[in-house]
Amino acid sequence: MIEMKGVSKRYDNGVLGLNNIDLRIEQGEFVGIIGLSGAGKSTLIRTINKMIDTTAGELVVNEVDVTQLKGKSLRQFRRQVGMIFQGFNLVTRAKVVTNVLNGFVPDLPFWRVLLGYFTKEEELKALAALDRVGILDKAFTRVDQLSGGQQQRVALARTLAQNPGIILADEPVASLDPVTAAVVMNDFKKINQADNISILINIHHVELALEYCDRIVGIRDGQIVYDGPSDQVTESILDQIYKGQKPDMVEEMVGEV
Ligand SMILES: Nc1ncnc2c1ncn2[C@@H]1O[C@H](COP(=O)(O)OP(=O)(O)OP(=O)(O)O)[C@@H](O)[C@H]1O
Repeated sequence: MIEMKGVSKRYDNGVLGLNNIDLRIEQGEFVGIIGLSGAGKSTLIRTINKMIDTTAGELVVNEVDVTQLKGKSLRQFRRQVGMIFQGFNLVTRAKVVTNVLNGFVPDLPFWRVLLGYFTKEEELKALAALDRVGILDKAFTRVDQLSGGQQQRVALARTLAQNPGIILADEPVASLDPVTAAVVMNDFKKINQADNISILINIHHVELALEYCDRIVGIRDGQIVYDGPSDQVTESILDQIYKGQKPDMVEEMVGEV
């Protein structure tokens, strides 16, 4: 469970990225975080694994007080929380399976990193994760020979191989075409349902969020202005979240492709 009580983040330049957030997410929820650019979506997601420090409030994840974590305990905590970024963060000149195996590196002794030595068990875990996301046949292909959607699946496989309880995804489909974006969202959905992994996704494209996520958290100026089921999000709620500006819709993207 993720629980925030009165969480705020004030950046060093004085900007209030998060303003008194109360949020509780149970294990296995699939949550889409939406809002205008600069609303605080990335800040929210990045406080959960302490990539960004909060400046006020309580943040407890699986009974761990995240605000107090540092050093070894922070590294241990982060193993339970997978993070996926828009740019995939892959070594594009390396093979797919090597990228998935790289996910194990933070836990390995230095000599194994140096030799690139992985156990049979780790290799099997990596291959099983690639199988889960449907790209086992690409295991020995170089990442730079894959499409954007396939690369995002490699990133997902790398995270899955770590057996996380939570996946935080920061704009994972922003650089993908609409069809591929839907496929990747569907991957997240399947994994959420099959493994009961909590998934929090920052997403610009409202239609995708409404279609695939079960719960929507709408952020405006660092505050939550909607928190509820995706099928109860109305036009007027969207107006409130987006200050009456039109959010990114998939049709617009289709028009651009
Ligand atoms: N490192 C930083 N230093 C100072 N201000 C920051 C920093 N990072 C973000 N901010 C500010 O905090 C606010 C929230 O930013 P955040 O990146 O969380 O928004 P976002 O909703 O994720 O936006 P986008 O959709 O454009 O990624 C913005 O006003 C932003 O300018």
